[in-house]
Amino acid sequence: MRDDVFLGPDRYLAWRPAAAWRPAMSAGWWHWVASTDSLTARLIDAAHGDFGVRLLTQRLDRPRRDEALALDIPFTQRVWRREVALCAAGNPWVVARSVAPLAQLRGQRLGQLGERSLGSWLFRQPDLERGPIDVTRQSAPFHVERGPWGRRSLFQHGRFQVLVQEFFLARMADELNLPRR
Ligand SMILES: C=C(O[C@@H]1C=C(C(=O)O)C=C[C@H]1O)C(=O)O
Repeated sequence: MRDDVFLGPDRYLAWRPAAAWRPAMSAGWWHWVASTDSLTARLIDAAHGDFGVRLLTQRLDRPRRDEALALDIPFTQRVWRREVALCAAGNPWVVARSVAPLAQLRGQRLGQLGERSLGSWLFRQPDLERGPIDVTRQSAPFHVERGPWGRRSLFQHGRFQVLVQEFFLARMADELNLPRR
């Protein structure tokens, strides 16, 4: 499938376990894509502190079909959707889309996150569980900028779950002298 094919809400991104992409992925990108700690913390370090979260969208919505399948919810169930650009020196390096079933939101007040990183809240939850990392070579279907890799994982905290999808942009590869893939 060509990477630049626009994937409408009912199309599927081709996700595979991270290990399946290991042979095709450079060591430099594996360091970013397969890491299980906070991406925000890594970006702050790589950007020498000149980092910011730019809120693109935050609203109630329907999940994409691949999101509903990953969350194991009906396609018709409403979700909280948040899309951000994670920026270094004001330039987007990663675009992220997080989706959480509305029915499981109880007092997390995620709507008030604003320009604070979702990770700053997630990684403070003591019983946080993170599922395996899936990877795609397709670019973010919700953003105009292309990139070499996307990853997603499901975070669980009690009954609450959120699917976090992060798409690394070509600009990040250029500015960190990472290989194309
Ligand atoms: C999950 C994390 O939070 C990051 C920040 C996000 C946000 O602010 O919406 C979304 C996904 C992540 O890239 C992280 O830091 O690893």
